[in-house]
Amino acid sequence: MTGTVSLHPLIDNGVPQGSPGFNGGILVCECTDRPVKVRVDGDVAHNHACGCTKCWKPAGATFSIVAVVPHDKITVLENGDKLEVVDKSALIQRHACKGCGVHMYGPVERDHAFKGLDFVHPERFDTDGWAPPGFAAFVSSIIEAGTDPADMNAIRQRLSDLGLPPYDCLNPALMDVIATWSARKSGVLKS
Ligand SMILES: N[C@@H](CCC(=O)N[C@@H](CS)C(=O)NCC(=O)O)C(=O)O
Ligand SMILES: [Zn+2]
Ligand SMILES: [Zn+2]
Repeated sequence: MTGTVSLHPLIDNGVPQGSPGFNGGILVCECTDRPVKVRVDGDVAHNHACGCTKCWKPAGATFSIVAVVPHDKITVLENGDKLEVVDKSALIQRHACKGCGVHMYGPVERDHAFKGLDFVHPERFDTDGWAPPGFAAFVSSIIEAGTDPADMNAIRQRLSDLGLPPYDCLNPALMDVIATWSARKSGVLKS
């Protein structure tokens, strides 16, 4: 089964290597006419595969590849008039190209642990070397997009074999970031 299902074209044959010198690049959408271009200064962090229904995926992929960068590292270079926010009520304000549908950047502006970060899809960089994905998040959510629940064991095994430990929400490091933020906000944590 998982031999025929694409997790994502970039990881189906092994997770790409990053290069330590990668210092940012330009994200380009899929349009041949007037592509949207967004510059990212510096590398991405917390890169991962996401199985949720909201993250942009290339055709045929089951997972998205998504990572974060500080908002002040994002600059729209060209054709920003083609961008629109997919769901204004969502935590992540995903700015998608109206022409091709690719999500170019998604800032978190609400009072939240991730405020000040933007979600981006590093596969849209026009150069290689960005920090590779290190885990898989929202894995159970792929069922919501049509994956047969009977395939889940094999998919989780395949992710593990690729070196992407599967989680049904975020990984422990990011869950701890969120919980720490909440504990500070409520006053439970003083430091
Ligand atoms: N099961 C839901 C999960 C959606 C979800 O919570 N996605 C995560 C990972 S991207 C999130 O943080 N969403 C915030 C947002 O979409 O703004 C789905 O697949 O639609
Ligand atoms: Zn486009
Ligand atoms: Zn997602």
